Amino acid sequence: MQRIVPCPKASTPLRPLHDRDASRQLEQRLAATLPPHTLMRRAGLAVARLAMAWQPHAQRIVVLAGGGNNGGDGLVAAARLAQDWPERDVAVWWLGDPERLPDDARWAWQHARAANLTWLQAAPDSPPDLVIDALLGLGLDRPVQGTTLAALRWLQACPAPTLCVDLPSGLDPNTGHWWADTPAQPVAARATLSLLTLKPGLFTGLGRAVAGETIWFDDLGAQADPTTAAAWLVTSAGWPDAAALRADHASHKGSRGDVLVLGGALPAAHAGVGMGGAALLAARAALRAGAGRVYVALVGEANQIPPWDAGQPALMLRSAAAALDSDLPERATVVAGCGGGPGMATLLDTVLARSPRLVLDADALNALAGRTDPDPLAQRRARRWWTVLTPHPLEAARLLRTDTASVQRDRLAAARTLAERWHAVVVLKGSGSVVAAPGLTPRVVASGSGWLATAGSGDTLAGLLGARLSALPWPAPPEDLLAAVADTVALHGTLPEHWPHRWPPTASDLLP
Ligand SMILES: NC(=O)C1=CN([C@@H]2O[C@H](COP(=O)(O)OP(=O)(O)OC[C@H]3O[C@@H](n4cnc5c(N)ncnc54)[C@H](O)[C@@H]3O)[C@@H](O)[C@H]2O)[C@@H](O)CC1
Repeated sequence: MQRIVPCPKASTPLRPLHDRDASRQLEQRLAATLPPHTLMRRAGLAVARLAMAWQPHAQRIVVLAGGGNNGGDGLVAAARLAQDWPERDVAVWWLGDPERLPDDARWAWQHARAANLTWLQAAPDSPPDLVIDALLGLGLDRPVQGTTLAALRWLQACPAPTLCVDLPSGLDPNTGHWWADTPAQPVAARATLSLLTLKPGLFTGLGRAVAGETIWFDDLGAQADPTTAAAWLVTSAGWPDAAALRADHASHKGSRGDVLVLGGALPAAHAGVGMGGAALLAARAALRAGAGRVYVALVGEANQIPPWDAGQPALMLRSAAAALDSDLPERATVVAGCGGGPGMATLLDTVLARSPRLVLDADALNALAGRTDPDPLAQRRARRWWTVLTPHPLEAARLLRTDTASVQRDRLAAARTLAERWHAVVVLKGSGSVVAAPGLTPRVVASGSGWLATAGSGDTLAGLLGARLSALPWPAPPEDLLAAVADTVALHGTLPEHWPHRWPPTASDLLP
């Protein structure tokens, strides 16, 4: 059994994420090679052991079990707990119908009936010390209904720590969509033990919010085929390597890569609304991440441009017009959009046509979404130029001409579609950011927290991406570009880990 740590100290390899169909195929293949019920026996044992390791002092344990094989895992765990920890009071609230049980679940039910368990007909009168959630697992693909919904309502509101078997009940394994008409966020501490495979829905959409702080994984002895993975999970960021930068004695500022941040509409340029801070945040992040020279091109008249950034005087400020009148668009990695306002629409053509390394964020994405020509990025693809799009769900919805709910409903599919549609590497931001590139298996980033949901956080990410792209050897295979972008998103997700206070950080607090 392994613990999946979103931000480990040491570098960890990518992990494959398998969806419902791939997990079921693996289960069937493996079950055919083993004596009957072996997998369920292993699953129940793993659940019982983890329950006692996680909540060793729990005396009263309630196992909430559904009528499918997920419930079967719970029944085996209940019997095992009663057998191996006889001093505990183990009760089962089972919602199955003996007439309609799958084979494994029938065996588990008969096995559990022979054990020393209390059988509940309804929710317990008072909260136990521990709940084991085995109501719904891989089989859920439609809205939860009937008595199962009533039980799920109790589960979500129960103040007892809860160990979820395979998946939290109510969560879609493929997408992290929440299938129930009840709040997704549980009130109590949670852990989830994913069985056989790790599922994408645990790490994106509502997965992180519902599954709890700790996700455990037991492969039950299976070797999942990585070529059938729906996505790869990124749990560590190996960049930037400050020690390597320091040790490179022969380097100079020109060899570290240049970044041009284009955005930050000044109040006079944008009907009294100033967004200069967004560009400065992006630029400061790029500098801190190791870019040799960082230029900030603000959208406004030359005489309105502040002479310097007092917080980071190493930044070089100028007007957008002056920057575009130089060779910077060709020479530097361009990060366009951060606070650029509607003025980005007139600047977009220039960077699309001139900048081989380009990150489009915020208002640049809105400008792109507003284009009526069929394929504004076709030329870039033909030249194998790099384009990275960093939409949050609303910007993604504009680019896809749909609504935010549809994007969030299946974030992996939305990111994949965007990547194909725009011939770009796409970072669909949000809980469990998805990084997709045309023709490649997408990556889901495990790091991040609610502290990143603050103004300016996306600008910081855009700046980090600018620095990362400027440091990447050119040309690079598409796989390397995807990996570099995912690595940077993972790094951004780890920034809140270093914040020492109990009040939440601002985006500038989180600058690397
Ligand atoms: N068969 C085996 O040997 C193994 C099974 N495993 C477990 O089996 C699970 C999958 O089992 P199943 O395919 O039976 O699926 P589930 O047990 O997840 O769900 C099926 C049950 O839920 C009910 N249900 C489904 N959708 C519902 C809805 N919207 N509202 C109300 N009730 C609903 C169905 O009527 C059925 O009783 C995995 O998640 C895992 O926990 C794994 O442990 C691996 C081994």
